[in-house]
Formats: sequence, C-alpha cells, structure tokens
Amino acid sequence: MKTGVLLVNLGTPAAPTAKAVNAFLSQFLHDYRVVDMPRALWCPLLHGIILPFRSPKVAKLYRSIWWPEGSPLMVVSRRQQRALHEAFIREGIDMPVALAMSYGEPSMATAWQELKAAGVGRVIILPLYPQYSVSTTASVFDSWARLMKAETCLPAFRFIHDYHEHSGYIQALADSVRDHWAEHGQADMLLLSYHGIPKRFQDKGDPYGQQCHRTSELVAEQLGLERHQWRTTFQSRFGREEWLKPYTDEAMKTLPGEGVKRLDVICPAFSADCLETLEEVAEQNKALFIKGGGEQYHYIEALNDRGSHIQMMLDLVCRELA
Ligand SMILES: C=CC1=C(C)c2cc3[nH]c(cc4nc(cc5[nH]c(cc1n2)c(C)c5CCC(=O)O)C(CCC(=O)O)=C4C)c(C)c3C=C
Ligand SMILES: [Fe+2]
Ligand SMILES: [Fe+2]
Repeated sequence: MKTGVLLVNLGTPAAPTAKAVNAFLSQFLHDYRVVDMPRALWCPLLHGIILPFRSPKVAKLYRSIWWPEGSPLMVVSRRQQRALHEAFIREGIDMPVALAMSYGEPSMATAWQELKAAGVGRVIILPLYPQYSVSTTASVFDSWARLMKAETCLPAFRFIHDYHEHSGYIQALADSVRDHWAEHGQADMLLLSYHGIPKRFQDKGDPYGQQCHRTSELVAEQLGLERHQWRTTFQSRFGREEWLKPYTDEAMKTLPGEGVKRLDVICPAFSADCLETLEEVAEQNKALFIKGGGEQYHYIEALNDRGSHIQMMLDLVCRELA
C-alpha cells in the first residue's frame, strides 16, 4: 500500500487585507481547541468586537511582513513540502507529500484529495508543531477525524504527536544559532521565545510548557551555554487571562537593566517564519529591548526549509515507516 505524508501547519490569511484576515481569524477563533468559552458568551464578543477591530489592525501588520510571493508562513510551508518530497526522491522513495493548513487554504480536505489521487492508502500526519499543545496539535487531529467521517474504508494512518526533544530538531536549532554566531558574534544571552498558551490549558494537562522548557535545556546543553546565558519566555498573548510566564515582552523591558545589552532571540516553536516571528519578535520586541537600554538585538530565523530541518522531517516520517 502506498504511503503519503501530510504536513500540517496553522494557516494564514489569503491576503493582507482586513477582509481576508477577518475570514481567517473567524475560522481560527471558532475552534473550541483554541477558545473553549461557551459560544453564547464568546460569539457576541468575537463578532461584535474582536473581528471588526482586530482584523484591520492585524492586516496592517501582515502587510508589513508580506513577501512578493505571499504570506511568509505559506511560502515557507510550500518550500518545506517541495524539499521533503525531493529528499525522499534522493533516498529512492516514492512518497507523495501534501500540505494542509488547520485554518484557511489548502484545507485538509484538499490535501487528502491530492494524496488519494496519488494512490495513497496509508498516511503519516506530521503537524509541524515541535511541542504538543491542545490548541494546535489536537486541533489537527480533530480536522483529520472530521474528514475521515466521510470515508468508508479508512486509510491506515500514523499521527506524530510531537518532536520537542528529537535529536535532529535540537541539532538543527543549535546549528542555526552557531551559524548566526559565526556571522554576528555571540550575544550576552540567547532568549528562547515560544508562542504562549493560556495557563489554564496547562493546568488542565497540556504538556506544551514543559516541552518548551525541555527543548530549551537541550539546545542550551548542545551549545554549551551556562545557566545565565540563556532564558525561556512566552510570547503572543491573546485575551486577558493569564498565559504561560515569563512573558517575552516583559523580558525585553527588564533584561537591559540586568546587564544584558546584546540579545539573540530564537523561536523554537515556530517551524516556519510567520507574523509572530517576523513582526512581533523581529520588530516589536526589538524596539522594546532597545528602548529599555539594550544595544544589539538579533532575531535568528526559524528553521524553515533549512537542510537539517528537512532531514529531521524525513527521519520522523521514516521512523513511522519502520
Ligand atoms: C506553537 C504554535 C502556536 C500555538 C501554541 C498557538 C496558540 C494560540 N494562538 C492563539 C491566537 C493567535 N495566534 C495567531 C497567529 C499564529 N499563531 C501561530 C502558532 C501558534 N499558536 C502561528 C504560526 C501564527 C501566525 C500565522 C501567520 O499567518 O503568520 C493569531 C493571528 C494573528 C493575530 O491576530 O495576532 C491569533 C489570534 C491562541 C488563542 C492560542 C492558544 C490558545
Ligand atoms: Fe460565532
Ligand atoms: Fe497563535
């Protein structure tokens, strides 16, 4: 039976316009895995305030990072899909690779049709989230399960839960930091900034925060950093409740006062650069750090279609084939 790979990431608006951002956010923020409030309370807030006010504001941010070929997240994801397919060809393996997004296009239904058309009867689902979270990974599983309701003969499938301590992933992160140091020199501190989640999710059993801390420890160990040379923080808060701490934006304001004048920042939870890395981390946080007395700030790009990242994906898939 032919096997195929289904790469899945979050998704992104089709255009950097208020209308497209509204459509994307509406689908995203209606997902119970992301916002678990009763709909009678959440929908009036979402439709009455969040979507009308946030969409034009966020569209402007998307315009500031949009590439000529499209949204960075989409452009990078397509490159990853192509590179993984080519890596399999080099290994002499015929392995169709499809790309799906949890929200927006290409949907999981579109990707599954592509795999079926290629004769695939066994699927390896690889959510491109190194750390498991109910808000991301579990949502990918929900989409798959919903899609499978229409199938009479289910394909065999494997679902890759997380890869937060996979040696190839840790090595790829460490290599990307070393490459950055070779070009720019080593800063006073390496900050590992992860997308946050509400603390309440962690209290209910989401292992995301613990997995982020583990990734940081392994990267720091691989780089031979001493404890005062690295730190873990959480970014991209949404809403008013408490999220995982410490917060990245608060660290930007306090680190210069602690003597950290030169800062390198890496975002290991993002397998592809996107709004949250290119705008929030590379631009907004840099401004906060410099305003707080920092002197030099470098954002180290996501693993994207780096060779070692693609090799790690190949390894993750091959493990499931064994
Ligand atoms: C590690 C990956 C991610 C986790 C965990 C995650 C949780 C999470 N996110 C929101 C709300 C928003 N996230 C937004 C953008 C966004 N989030 C991720 C990844 C994770 N999110 C990515 C890759 C992106 C960027 C997409 C792009 O187009 O570039 C947004 C949209 C932008 C904005 O309005 O600020 C929202 C909203 C919640 C509520 C949540 C956990 C509950
Ligand atoms: Fe609604
Ligand atoms: Fe997010």
